[in-house]
Amino acid sequence: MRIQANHVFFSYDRLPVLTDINLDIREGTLTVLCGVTGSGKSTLLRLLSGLAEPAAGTILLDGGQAAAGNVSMVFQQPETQLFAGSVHQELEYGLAERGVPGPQRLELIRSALARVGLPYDEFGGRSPFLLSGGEKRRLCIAAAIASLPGLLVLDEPTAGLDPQAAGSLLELLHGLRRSGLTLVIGTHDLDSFLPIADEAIVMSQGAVHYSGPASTLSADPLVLTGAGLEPPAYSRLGHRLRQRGLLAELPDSLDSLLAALAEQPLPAPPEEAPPASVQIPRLSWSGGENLLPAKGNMAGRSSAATDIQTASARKPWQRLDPRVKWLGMVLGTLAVLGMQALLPLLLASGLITGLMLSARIPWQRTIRFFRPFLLMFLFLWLLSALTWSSPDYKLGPVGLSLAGMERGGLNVLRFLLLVALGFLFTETTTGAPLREALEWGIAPLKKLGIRTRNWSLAVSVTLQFVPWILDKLAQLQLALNSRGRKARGMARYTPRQVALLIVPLLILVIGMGDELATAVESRGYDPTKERTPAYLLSWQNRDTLVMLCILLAAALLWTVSRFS
Ligand SMILES: Nc1ncnc2c1ncn2[C@@H]1O[C@H](COP(=O)(O)OP(=O)(O)OP(=O)(O)O)[C@@H](O)[C@H]1O
Repeated sequence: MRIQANHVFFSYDRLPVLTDINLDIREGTLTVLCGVTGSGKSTLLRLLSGLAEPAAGTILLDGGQAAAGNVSMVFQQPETQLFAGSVHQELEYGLAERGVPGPQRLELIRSALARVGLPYDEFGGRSPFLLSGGEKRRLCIAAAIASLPGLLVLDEPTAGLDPQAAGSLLELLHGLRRSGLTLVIGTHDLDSFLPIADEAIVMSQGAVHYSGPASTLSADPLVLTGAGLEPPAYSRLGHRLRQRGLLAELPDSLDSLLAALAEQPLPAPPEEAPPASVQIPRLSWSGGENLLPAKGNMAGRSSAATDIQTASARKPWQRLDPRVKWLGMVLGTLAVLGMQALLPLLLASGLITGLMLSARIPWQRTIRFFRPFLLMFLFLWLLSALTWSSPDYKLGPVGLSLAGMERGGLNVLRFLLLVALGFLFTETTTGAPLREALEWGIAPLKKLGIRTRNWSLAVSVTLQFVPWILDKLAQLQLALNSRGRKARGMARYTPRQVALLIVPLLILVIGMGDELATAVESRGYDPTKERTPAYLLSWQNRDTLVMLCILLAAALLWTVSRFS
């Protein structure tokens, strides 16, 4: 399948991530997509797979738009997205979603499993969760190729695998390429993938730095260093040996380097040469140019990163002392909980909306956060309006009371405001300041023998867990979409779909909890010991001003709720 990207642009929450991408990937080729972290590889892969839409420009597959089943994507660490009871069911899910009729599925599943080296008779009935890491990765590739796509997109396919499993996965991908499948692989592992690639795309700061034959990257390492990447080890060694006249041709893989060295043994080092362990010369190109990432380019990146940090530090919300935000959160919560009438609740809604706008939280993120709550609150509101005796309205056998609707509406609004306060707080405060301020606030309780550090750690971890879970949920949704699931709106939340999201999510949450516990233990965490603060609290005049505003607003809300 031929892929053409024409003047493609993409942004996350108004942050430009891809700029003017133009590509033409030939059918039946294996293309490596590389670039430093954050250069936009994963984003570009999602666009090529049709899982995200470009903000501008077009992506054409075989000259037209992508059709269902045409493209499959295998995400980073895809085994975290397994959910079915057996290997057979895992593959059948994607085929069913893509509308493949039942009788044809078994043959496709058998063939896909055979292609990835997991014979159906041996693996079909096994639980995906009990396979080895390398087998799980193969299973995910089988699930992706079962529908016979024209293009297979993989993001970091060898990440987290041991060298042996990574080596055999590489063989598998090479085999798929030989069978005529078009592959685009995003990776940092150029040593492994460059030798088997036909084409290469090098990304730098959201733009295409190089697009062309993969062999050029091995022959001219400056292309990679110019994008902040290190050339493969075989290429660096080959270049150095060639400079010294010890090699006739530049190698295009580790194997060819070894073969060339076997034909032409290296001369013995001169007697007076110092032992390698004492003086290890740095590999350098002619003219002494260092192989480390090009300085100009990296300096550009780090200054860009500093600019972003400074810009975010300039945001007034980020500069506020976290104790002021805790005060606002606690007073706001108390004020909202004490409100019984509509007027003060509306006043508080206006105030919190104003604060959220001033915090400049991207609206897409806000919508994503509130959507599940809105559905739940709507349901609770309707539930509280239900009545069997003297209903004001009748919907068939169900009666609704006006007073119940009013009471339920006020409660729902109150909960929504509490959720909004928490959202505002966690979106504008990172973990360390949040914990330091809380610890400062509850420090007096230490005198009563209470372990306040345990409390503050628990609160900050809990608050930070919510955005983490939401992000994982979005990733799982995307992974289901990549298997052919395209449903939007309410159809996304059928009981089956919810189950397919909940199983891997629970496993991820348990895994995360386990990792956290191990990390805390391995750092020798002892709540009784003093520790160096991760964030230094510093109270400024502006904090006093904001504190006065908070006290005034709380007094105003309290007065209005008393007299309405
Ligand atoms: N969901 C998101 N919301 C906001 N920004 C995002 C999101 N996903 C990625 N980004 C940002 O977009 C930029 C490109 O990210 P992307 O994941 O495409 O990079 P990458 O080259 O694949 O990085 P890596 O090699 O670390 O996986 C980064 O600056 C990242 O912070």
